[in-house]
Amino acid sequence: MLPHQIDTLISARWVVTIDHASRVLEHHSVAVAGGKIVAILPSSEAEQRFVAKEHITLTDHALMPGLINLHTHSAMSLLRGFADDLPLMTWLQDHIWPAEKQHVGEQFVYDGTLLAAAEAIKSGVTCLNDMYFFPQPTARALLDARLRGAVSVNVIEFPTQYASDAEDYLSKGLEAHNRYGGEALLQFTMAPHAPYTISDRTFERMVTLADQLDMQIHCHIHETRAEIEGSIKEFGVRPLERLARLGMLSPRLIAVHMVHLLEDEMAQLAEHGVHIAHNPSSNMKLASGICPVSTLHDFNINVGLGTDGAASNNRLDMFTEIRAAALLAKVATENPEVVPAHRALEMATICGARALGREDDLGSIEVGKLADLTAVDLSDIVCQPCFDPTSQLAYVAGRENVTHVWVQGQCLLDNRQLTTLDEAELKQKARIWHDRIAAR
Ligand SMILES: CSC[C@H]1O[C@@H](n2cnc3c(O)ncnc32)[C@H](O)[C@@H]1O
Ligand SMILES: [Zn+2]
Repeated sequence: MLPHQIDTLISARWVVTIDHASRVLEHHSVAVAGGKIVAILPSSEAEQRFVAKEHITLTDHALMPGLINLHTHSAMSLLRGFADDLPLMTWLQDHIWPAEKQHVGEQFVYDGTLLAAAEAIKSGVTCLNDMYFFPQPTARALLDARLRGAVSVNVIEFPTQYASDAEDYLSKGLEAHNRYGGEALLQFTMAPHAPYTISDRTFERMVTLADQLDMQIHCHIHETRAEIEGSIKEFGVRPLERLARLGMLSPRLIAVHMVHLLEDEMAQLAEHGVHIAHNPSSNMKLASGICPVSTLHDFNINVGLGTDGAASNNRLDMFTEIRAAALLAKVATENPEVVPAHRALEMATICGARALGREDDLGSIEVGKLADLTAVDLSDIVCQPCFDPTSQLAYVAGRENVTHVWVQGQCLLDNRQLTTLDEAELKQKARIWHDRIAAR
């Protein structure tokens, strides 16, 4: 048989597939053509079967599906460390919202998203679910980086530099969707900010639009006790009950945070197929509480992982979130068996893909899926000895061990070097923004 022509052959010491059988393959190769995975086979057979334009040999690496950051505010990378060690509402109302009012515009969002994209790629992320103002520069930055992302048609019901009222937010978001909705690397979500900033009418409008345009809905929900108390005071019910009455609960919904939950509410989330984006570091830093991940898993609720923005985390590092999610669930339940290593990796990959409605083409290394891949070098002294690469990825390796990243077959990180972005230029822009923000 004549060898097949392909674009890229990646031969790795381990391939951690995150497939249905949780297979970890040793000395296997992944063949990539047209941006997709076309074969996974023993490396000893791969060179006979394929002629590749490029053959990458990763002798001491684990090749895994690209990490999916299920909740972030990319452009807030420019506000990293701007206001630390505060509870959510003080942080937002007294620091972040005033700073956003002063500084956030098209250029801020483009530069901040590009900075976040560089950090994401260097951290092994191949797809991020963004929620922020100015979706057009967000889309442009992601496309310039060649990074996959979900861009938000966002609404927050107070006037900002971006939009004046709900109608204005929606028409600007839909304009961005019209312009960039056809891009293979992008999808759009409806993103009402939170129950405490969105009216009933706007929630209903956004549910209808999400159905019409076949979009997921991305919303902060039950982040703090104060949010729940405020809702009971204003609406007579907890936020989730209010959202249920407005038709928000469905497999379209990616509910971000979900820290404070009653058993009945978890049953309700399971019944409606709602997905959850768990952000352990942000929840710890803002002292919001602990999302009951282990119980959510008992209810078979899909839980993905996110970093939240760099202003509340302050790292866009999914390896930190993987480890934090596993450790936090164990300490919260006093049970070391919950969220084991492989489950934590699933949360950062296939569970994120499922939440974004992309389980069929993202989130695992399987033939037919898109070639969104991350290689992690496990040869460093701090990773020795390696009994199990899954354990190493969840508990030992960090983003500093990420060497290669591919999105749709295109290499965005090559031996730790960004291929689509200029690091020196990004640092210079970050300095300029820092000086501007610090001056006021
Ligand atoms: C409508 S754009 C997003 C809006 O959300 C703010 N934000 C950032 N982090 C959080 C968080 O953890 N909870 C609630 N809101 C958050 C961000 O500053 C933008 O104003
Ligand atoms: Zn957030």
